[in-house]
Amino acid sequence: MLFIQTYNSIAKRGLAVFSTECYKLNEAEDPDAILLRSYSLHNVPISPTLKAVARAGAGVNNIPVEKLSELGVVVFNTPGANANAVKELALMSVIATSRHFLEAANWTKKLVGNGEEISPLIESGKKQFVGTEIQGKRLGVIGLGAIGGLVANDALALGMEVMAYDPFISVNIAWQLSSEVKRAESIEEIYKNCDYITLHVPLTDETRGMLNHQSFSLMKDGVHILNFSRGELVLEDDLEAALKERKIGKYITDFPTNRLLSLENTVVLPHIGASTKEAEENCAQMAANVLKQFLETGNIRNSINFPNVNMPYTGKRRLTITHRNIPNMVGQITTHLAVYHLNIADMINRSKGVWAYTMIDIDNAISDQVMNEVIHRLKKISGVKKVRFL
Ligand SMILES: NC(=O)c1ccc[n+]([C@@H]2O[C@H](COP(=O)([O-])OP(=O)(O)OC[C@H]3O[C@@H](n4cnc5c(N)ncnc54)[C@H](O)[C@@H]3O)[C@@H](O)[C@H]2O)c1
Ligand SMILES: O=C(O)[C@H](O)COP(=O)(O)O
Repeated sequence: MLFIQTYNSIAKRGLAVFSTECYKLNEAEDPDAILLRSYSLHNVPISPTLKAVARAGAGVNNIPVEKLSELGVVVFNTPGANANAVKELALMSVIATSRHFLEAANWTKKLVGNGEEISPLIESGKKQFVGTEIQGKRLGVIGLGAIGGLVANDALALGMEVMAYDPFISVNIAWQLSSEVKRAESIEEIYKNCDYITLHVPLTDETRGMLNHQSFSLMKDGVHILNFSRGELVLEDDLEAALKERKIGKYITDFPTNRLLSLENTVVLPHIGASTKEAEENCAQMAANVLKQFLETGNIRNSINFPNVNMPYTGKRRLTITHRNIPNMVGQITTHLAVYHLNIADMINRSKGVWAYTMIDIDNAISDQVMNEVIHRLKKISGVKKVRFL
């Protein structure tokens, strides 16, 4: 029996992946795996039984990835599964901002009760909502991943000029990107040349506070900024000053704070970028599937801390080991197996940064006692984190 702990509301289609007698949801204090969305795991005690965490979504700043890696816990996310939902909201926001959509709709609602007078009131009042068209305006996309790539291509289709900055762009996204997207050589080029700037980078130590007084000072007067990535990418003190000076036209964000709610020229949404039926189902299903696959076969797909590994099952038992990426690990592991005359049918060893994963299929049938002894010995190897027999 494997125990899954869920946090947040996970779409039924994802939970259904675990509707077999092998799994129980939310019934144990010591889960084998966690499935969550934005719930913060930073202060949640980690049980020694925990083997994997799957984020049904993109951002993993709510997960203590380093701490989990040290414990040998594999962390997954769902690349691209909610990208279309965020793209639609971001592009909608570009148009809505340019046409004063919210202000105009709210103003019109207030005319209720004016009877026959509504028509003349509208005709005299509508001039306050004269907007601008996005055609021909320049959109700066910072971060060309799953979301940024879609935003860039579709903004072109809407008639915008697009300039993008991503020093770590993946080959896959580069292939999918229109050749009309202008590549910025530096982030400053985006700041200096764009009428709208949209952020699509993860929150990391490097990106935290990337928009600040210095970056605002380089931007065009009246630039509109969209932040559907994470609130902490923008320094709020500096943002407030730039909004008050009208340096920034509008700040549209999915990440409310008390201060932002009270500031003029901000549009603050309740973190609904990924809140579509389609995105919720995609993310939940993808996260549940990679979790199930890992728990049952040891194979890893879409992990952010351990390498992708896919080996067909050949032996009688499978041994999986998360460990540091250091020399002689495989040598030490196989030496211990040899003590018990365990014959290797197949094996794979892959690394990702400072972490690595070894999976070994064994020909022999193995007693529980031998399995326990092998696990005990392997765990004593310096750098080995978690050992499982499947
Ligand atoms: N509002 C929402 O509901 C919502 C939904 C999904 C994702 N997000 C946020 O959006 C972020 C991006 O999502 P994604 O699916 O596109 O992720 P992704 O991993 O596909 O893309 C991120 C891109 O940012 C680039 N990048 C990293 N550091 C950079 C830097 N310093 N400068 C420029 N580019 C940099 C990477 O190379 C990558 O191409 C997530 O990390 C998450 O925080 C928010
Ligand atoms: O990073 C993400 O995928 C988004 O922020 C979505 O978060 P949510 O799953 O809590 O809506």
